[in-house]
Amino acid sequence: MPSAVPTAVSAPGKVFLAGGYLVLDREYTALVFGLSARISIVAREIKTSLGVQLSEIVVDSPQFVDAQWRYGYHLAPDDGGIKVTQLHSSGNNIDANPFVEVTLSYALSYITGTAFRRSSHAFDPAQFTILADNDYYSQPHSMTGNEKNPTRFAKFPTTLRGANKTGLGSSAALVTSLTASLLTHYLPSSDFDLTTAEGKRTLHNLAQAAHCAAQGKVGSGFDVAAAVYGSCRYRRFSPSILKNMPEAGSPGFGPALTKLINDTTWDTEIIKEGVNVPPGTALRMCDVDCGSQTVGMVKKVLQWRESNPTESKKLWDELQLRNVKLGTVLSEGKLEEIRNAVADIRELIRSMSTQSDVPIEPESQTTLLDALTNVEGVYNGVVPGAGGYDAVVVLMKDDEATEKRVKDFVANWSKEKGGQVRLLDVKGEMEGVRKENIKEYAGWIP
Ligand SMILES: Nc1ncnc2c1ncn2[C@@H]1O[C@H](COP(=O)(O)OP(=O)(O)OP(=O)(O)O)[C@@H](O)[C@H]1O
Ligand SMILES: C[C@@](O)(CCOP(=O)(O)O)CC(=O)O
Repeated sequence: MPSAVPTAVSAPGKVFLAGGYLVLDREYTALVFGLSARISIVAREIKTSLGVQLSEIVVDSPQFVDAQWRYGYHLAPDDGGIKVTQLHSSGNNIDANPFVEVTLSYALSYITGTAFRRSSHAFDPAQFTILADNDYYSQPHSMTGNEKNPTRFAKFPTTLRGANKTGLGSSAALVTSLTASLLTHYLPSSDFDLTTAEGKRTLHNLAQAAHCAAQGKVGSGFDVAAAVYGSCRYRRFSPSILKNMPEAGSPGFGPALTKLINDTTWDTEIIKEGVNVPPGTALRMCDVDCGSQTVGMVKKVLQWRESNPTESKKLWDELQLRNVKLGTVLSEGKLEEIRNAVADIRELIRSMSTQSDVPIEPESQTTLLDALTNVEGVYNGVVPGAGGYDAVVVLMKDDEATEKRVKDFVANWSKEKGGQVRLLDVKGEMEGVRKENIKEYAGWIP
């Protein structure tokens, strides 16, 4: 029986402090932090009037324009699992949302292949409402004063496609949170419980598989891992695990998915012990809006690595050591060593940039980070993840005076350099996916 009472879950965004590119190879690990910015999902039954048969799942994202997706679903022939189809009302041309659609087909197929197999069940109609914390998207420059962020879940005057992402991993947090919500809503807690290690393992495997299918490629999966487990040291799963998965809805997809998710060959490694920032220290992010494009960076770096196996191995191995060292400095609370530990990492990242000719830490970001490091209370910072022009992460003292100095600094910097650098409210946070109290969302659910 689906949950008769509304339920709420949330999953955090991510920031990649150390280990970008390296983590694509299982030989190396990454230091990933979960963020205080979360994507929440509220699940509710759709009550139908007596005699009305409805077979529909509605997913809506009320912060955006034209963001309600209605889906029909049916059992696909030849063990294809559950096929999900977007329903269109006449004259209503809503953009498809592949991340939502693929997540639905994966989660519903998994439920059908496991718990629903034991006793015949159908999916009762339900509505899943997505609420994303404000820092996932930049507020339009045209919005001023009180119009900006007046509330926890700001309304954006655009469609999702028109929204400007800040790079916190919205799709991974969404897929994880929606998967957790679907499993929690449709399954009794004896079959799925988010709070147990087993529940998290099922969720992780299912969300990784759905996220890879929706984005049409197999990345390292660090963003889904952070959404499920929060801050951690991450070693990726072998990409071969996802090889040979039939497309959702095609013959054999159902049993293949059940086997994949419950398979014990997942070799992801998540270590949470010792991954933290020292007390009184905050991991903060700045959104850098300079309009530069960074397409195909991963491909180009990997091509360089392949063509230069000896130099790249030396660099990768040394960078891994320095990344691990930073993790130790942070977990042992050695404040006075943070600046140099980060500087050592940045040195090799710049070397990687120059040698592969990819702007991982481009010159403009070097200037910004160096200047930020001179602000009192700031230890140092890096360009997160794949790098580029869009953001920087800063390790700094977690107090109001430092925050004010950094805010003043980036305001001046923006004026002088003509770009837009903004300190986001978001902070590094330890916890991954979790159940939420439904009362938190009172007033936000349409
Ligand atoms: N609030 C939301 N409501 C509905 N769908 C969302 C929402 N946020 C993200 N999505 C889905 O995720 C997609 C964005 O995923 P994409 O991988 O491009 O960005 P991202 O995960 O935020 O990127 P990055 O890894 O750089 O942070 C959207 O097109 C949409 O399908
Ligand atoms: C370059 C890479 O290691 C990190 C990309 O990080 P981000 O999407 O820029 O946050 C790719 C990956 O891990 O999938």
